Amino acid sequence: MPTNSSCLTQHHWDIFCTVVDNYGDIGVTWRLAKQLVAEYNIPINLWVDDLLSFSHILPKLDINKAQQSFFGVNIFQWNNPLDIEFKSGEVVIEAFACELPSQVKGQIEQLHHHSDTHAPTWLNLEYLSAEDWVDGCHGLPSSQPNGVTKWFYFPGFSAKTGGLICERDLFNQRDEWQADPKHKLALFKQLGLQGINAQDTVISVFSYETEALTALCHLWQASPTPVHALIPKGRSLNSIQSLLPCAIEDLIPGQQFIIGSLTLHILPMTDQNGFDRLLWSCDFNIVRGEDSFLRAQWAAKPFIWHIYPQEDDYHLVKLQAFIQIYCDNLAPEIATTWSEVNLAFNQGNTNAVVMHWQHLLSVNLPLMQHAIKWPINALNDADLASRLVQFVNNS
Ligand SMILES: Cc1cn([C@H]2C[C@H](O)[C@@H](COP(=O)(O)OP(=O)(O)O[C@H]3O[C@@H](C)[C@H](O)[C@@H](O)[C@H]3O)O2)c(=O)[nH]c1=O
Repeated sequence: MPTNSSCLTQHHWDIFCTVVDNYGDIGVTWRLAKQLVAEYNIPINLWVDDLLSFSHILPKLDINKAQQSFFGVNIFQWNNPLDIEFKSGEVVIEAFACELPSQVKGQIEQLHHHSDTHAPTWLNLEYLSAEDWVDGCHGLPSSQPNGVTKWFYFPGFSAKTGGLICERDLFNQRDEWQADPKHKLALFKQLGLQGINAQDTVISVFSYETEALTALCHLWQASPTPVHALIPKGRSLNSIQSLLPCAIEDLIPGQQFIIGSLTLHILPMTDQNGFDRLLWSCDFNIVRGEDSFLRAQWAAKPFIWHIYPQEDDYHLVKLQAFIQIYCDNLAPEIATTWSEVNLAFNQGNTNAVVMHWQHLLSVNLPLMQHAIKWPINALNDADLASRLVQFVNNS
């Protein structure tokens, strides 16, 4: 059995991630792992069950390697049962209620019963939600059948929650980038995108399937000024197949299709830093899930959030909760327009999305100003990693 080289440290943290679907589970855990290493100097072992999905957002990852390291994070292929020796450190995080391997649970139990001082803190990192109940559930202990306490760590927007993932220097880097339009034009060139002028409207699209996107593309086709939609290979393309001259599988990043005023650009997927730069460079971002949703907020640009669909339309409750806090101090006309666009997009309501998008254009300036102010309000003084480190120190 290969050994986990970082097992020699006692203060490392282990993060376990099961990729359910898409890139959100690995996107969040990978981002947190990088930040804990870079800003807190904590040795991190990230255990991931699906390296192929991971490689889409970390193209340098070797999917055949059992162990490798990037940005100082030790990445392990998580097979069940574990085929790499596990030695716990200071913290074990199970992301999004994934089931820890029995060896790991066994070791946590043994350490708790035999040497309380060296027993790791066991946390479940939950999904992000702006709903009120999160305040009351964040940080609750839960006694497990093995007698060990597991803590529930809820990210969130209020001071009572676990906070939002945001790197310490991110806003400075963003501001430097956005201060000079040469940066965005250089990025577009580097991505192989052609024909984008500095004053054209550029929209990034990273959504799930929805007829609302098809309707918006038809609207952009007839725009009086050029519109560029930048779409990575993935699920959004299923909604615009009718606009493409070939099958989605045959599309190649860098290809572009001109349809009236609209140019559709097919993008490669990049690493997370590249994705941030893309969001910083566009006039408007359509994002989804959990992590790109936050990154669009940190980009300080207007956005539509295509929320991950849940049973019984529960995602619409979560969407409303976010709309309420995002629009809290927006003028009513702007708040209504922005929320209606988001609702229509999520409900696949083609007429409504087109109508409200047109209103959105008329409130673009105040919406832009709000997007610039919002990140500081949303962070509520402390980001997730700093609250998490504090939480562990206090637990
Ligand atoms: C397009 C693109 C994305 N990314 C990253 C950004 C994010 O970290 C990640 C995308 O994650 P999300 O935005 O959260 O969307 P997602 O739809 O991929 O993930 C979803 O997965 C489900 C299982 C969860 O239940 C959802 O809540 C959600 O997290 O991909 C890149 O790094 N490069 C790229 O080029």
